[in-house]
Amino acid sequence: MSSKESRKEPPGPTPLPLLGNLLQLDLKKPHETLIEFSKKYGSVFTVHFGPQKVVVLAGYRTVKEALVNHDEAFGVRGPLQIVDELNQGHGVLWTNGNTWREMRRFSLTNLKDFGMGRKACEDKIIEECQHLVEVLKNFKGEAFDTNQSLNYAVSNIIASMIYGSRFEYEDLEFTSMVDRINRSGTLLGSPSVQVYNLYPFLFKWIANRKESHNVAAANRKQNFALIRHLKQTLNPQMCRGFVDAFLVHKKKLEESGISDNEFSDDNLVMTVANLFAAGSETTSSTLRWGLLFMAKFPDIQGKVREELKRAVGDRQVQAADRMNLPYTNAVIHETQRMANILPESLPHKTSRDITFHGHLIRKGTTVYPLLMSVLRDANEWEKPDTFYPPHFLDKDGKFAKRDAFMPFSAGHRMCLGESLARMELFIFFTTLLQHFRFTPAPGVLEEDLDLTPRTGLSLTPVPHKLCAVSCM
Ligand code: HEM
Repeated sequence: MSSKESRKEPPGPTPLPLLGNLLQLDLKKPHETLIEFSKKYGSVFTVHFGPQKVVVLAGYRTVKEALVNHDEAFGVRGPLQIVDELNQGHGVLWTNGNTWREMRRFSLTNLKDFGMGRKACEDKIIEECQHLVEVLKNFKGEAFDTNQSLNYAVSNIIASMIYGSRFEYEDLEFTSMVDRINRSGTLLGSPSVQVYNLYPFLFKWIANRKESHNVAAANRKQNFALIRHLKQTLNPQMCRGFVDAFLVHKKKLEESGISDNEFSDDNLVMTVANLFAAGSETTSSTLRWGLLFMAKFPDIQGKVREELKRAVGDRQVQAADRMNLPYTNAVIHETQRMANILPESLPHKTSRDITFHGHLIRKGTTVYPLLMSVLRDANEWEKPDTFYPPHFLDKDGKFAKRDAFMPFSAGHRMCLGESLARMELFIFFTTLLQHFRFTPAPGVLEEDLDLTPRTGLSLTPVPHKLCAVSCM
């Protein structure tokens, strides 16, 4: 390849002045347009979201090569106007540099200390499952919306790791916090906020932007109050959760005379908000997808329930049971693959000029690793667009790992809560399927259950009701 060719930027559709490629993009489901573009322009291409130039990476090999082999060049968080306004350079999700490094390291170490991926956390999830099972039993087999109860149950896990205790589902302080996080996801993913992100100088006045700020302010106020209470009752010898650990660490640094550090109240409040936001709707909507798939495909549900009966019986499922439940494990993986809840991951940007696949990508360019193109890569999956659990089974029916299973992304910025999410998905899903058979609401046929996702910051199932028919 000549050096002139390698200085060429990635190809892509011709942009219009100011509008870029907006007229060609479906802002309700941009990932689908990007998948179409990848068929025409290849695995590294440029799209102009209005005035913002974005390089899109598509397909398992390309995404992995960029995020893993060139992680120092591609592993930087990219910009998003509205969240940059709301986060103000604090927290772990939308920061870079020292703040990100310190908050990520501290979050990982302490969430592990509070049980992430371990027995202590397993016990918390099992306890929460018992509450959830009671809630579903109370519907007595009648159709119910899966959103609220699953969301409260999952949010309670991250809440108890952060604050040190779970909340009752009737506690208004808790439910208002969870409902606000949900609302925030919907607002941030709305087309009007997306347009604002591209033209902030023109659309400051839009209602969804104002509401996003109001919701974030209410959250911040509530978090400050919760943290104030924890500060007043803090016992450094007995940390109850992440907030206590942060406060103790902050105090130690101050006592050693190190005042110029990242352990500020602003970073605490924002990191807590980030962990809560990243750790609740992602997992609960994946679980909702799982139950929806089970109602839609009763044969697959039957096989899962039969395997659970055989391998576990009526006792509580534990994390260690996973190895004796290959089919169920495959169904959970296939749920994550098809649910594809973060189809473009979160935005990245380049930390330096890089020549990648023969194209020059300049420092500071926004990059979308198109995870959907990995999870549905036709070179990797036998039936990319079908719910097909054998994707994760070998010829003997044993569970088979797949490299292109990448719902948590990869590299420097990969999901920090993967082990927590995986344990939650496994224990919640199996416990629910042990206790209940899930069916469509009366009068709705299995084939009528709608698998078209609703777009917010993540892809969630459209509002729907299911029946949980008690079996235990
Ligand atoms: C099924 C559940 C989940 C999925 C599919 C998921 C997926 C993802 C993805 C795709 C990213 C972006 C990675 C990138 O930028 O390339 C991410 C980031 C993140 N996730 Fe998760 N996640 C899940 C659950 C959780 C949970 C339970 C937590 C809570 C501890 C969590 C905390 C985070 C954080 C803090 C980040 C930002 C990491 C950083 O920027 O360094 N996630 N997640």
